[in-house]
Amino acid sequence: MSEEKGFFGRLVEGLNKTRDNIVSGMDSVFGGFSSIDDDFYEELEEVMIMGDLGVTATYDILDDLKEKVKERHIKNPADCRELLIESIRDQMSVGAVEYEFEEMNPVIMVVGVNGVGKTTTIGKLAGQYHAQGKRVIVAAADTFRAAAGEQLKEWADRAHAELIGGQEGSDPAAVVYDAVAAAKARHADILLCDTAGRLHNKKNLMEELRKMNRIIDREYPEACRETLVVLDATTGQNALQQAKEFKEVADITGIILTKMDGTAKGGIAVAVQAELGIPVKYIGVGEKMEDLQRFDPDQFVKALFTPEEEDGEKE
Ligand SMILES: Nc1nc2c(ncn2[C@@H]2O[C@H](COP(=O)(O)OP(=O)(O)OP(=O)(O)O)[C@@H](O)[C@H]2O)c(=O)[nH]1
Repeated sequence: MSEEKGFFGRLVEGLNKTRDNIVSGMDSVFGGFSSIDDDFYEELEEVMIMGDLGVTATYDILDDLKEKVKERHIKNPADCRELLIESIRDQMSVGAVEYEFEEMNPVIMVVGVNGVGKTTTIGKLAGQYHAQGKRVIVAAADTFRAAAGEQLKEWADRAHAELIGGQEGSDPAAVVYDAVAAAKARHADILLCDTAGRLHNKKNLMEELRKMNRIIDREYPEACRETLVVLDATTGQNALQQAKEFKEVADITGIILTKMDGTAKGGIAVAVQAELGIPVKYIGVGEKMEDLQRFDPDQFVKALFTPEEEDGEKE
C-alpha cells in the first residue's frame, strides 16, 4: 500500500504545474461569480481552452455540466466544482483501457518524433517489464539517427533487456526481422521496437512501418500487437497534431504522454483522447525508471483536483 501511495504521490507532484494552471483558474471562476450565467460558462471555457483541454473536450464537458446544473437545479457557482470534476472524469473514461496485451507476448511498436522521449519511454517500459520477471527484447529499429542506437543501448542495459540492432544506416526492417527471430528463439515475453519518427517524410515513414509490420505478421503471427505513439505533453496542441499525423500512417492503439511533470499543459491528456478516440495508456512524470505509469483517468482527475484526498486505496 505504501508503494501505491508513492505512485499516486508522484502523479500528484508531476501534475503540480498543470494544477496551478487549470485548477486554480477554474477555482477563481467558481469563486468569482455569484450566479450561473453565460459569462460564467464562457470564463470556464476560456480556462479549459487555455489549459489545453482542446475544443472538442471542452465543449463536451461544458454541455454535460450545463445539463447536470439544470437537472440538479444548481444555483451556486461553487457547487459546480464537483459536477465539473465529474464531467471531466466521464469525458476521460470513454472506453475502458485494456492492458491484457502485456500478458500476451506482445510486439510493441513505439512511434513518435525525435525528442519526445521515445527512447527513455522504451527504457522505462523495458525496465518495468523486467522487474515483473519478463524477458524483454528491444529492437533498435531507429537506424536513421546515429545517437539513437547508443542511447537505447544504455537504457536496455539498465533495464536488463537484450538489444538487437543499433547500427546506423542499416535497414530497420532487417533489425525487426532479427529481433523477431531472437524473441522467438529466446522465448521473450515482450518485444519492444523503437522506430524512426520522420513525420516530415510521411510516405517513407508509412512504407517503413508497413514493411516492419509485414515482417512481424509473417514471422510472428501469434504475437499480440500494439502500436503506441509517444507525445511530449509540454508541446500541447503540437502533440495533438503529431498524434493525428501518426494516426494517418499507422494503426495506433494507444498514446504515451511524456514530460507531464514539466508542463502546465497536462490538460492535453483530456484533449488527445477526445480528439482522437485513442486511449492514453501511459504517462511519464519524470526521468527515472519508475516515472512511467499506467494512465488511469480516475487517478488522474483525483491527483489533479483533489490531491489531498490521497489515501492509497486505489490500484
Ligand atoms: N521530465 C521528464 N523528462 C522526460 C520524460 N520522458 C523523457 N524525458 C526526457 O526527455 C529527453 C528526451 O528523451 P529521449 O528519450 O531522448 O527522446 P527521444 O524521443 O528518444 O529522442 P531521440 O532519441 O532524439 O529520438 C531526455 O532528456 C529525457 O530524460 C518525462 O516523463 N519527464
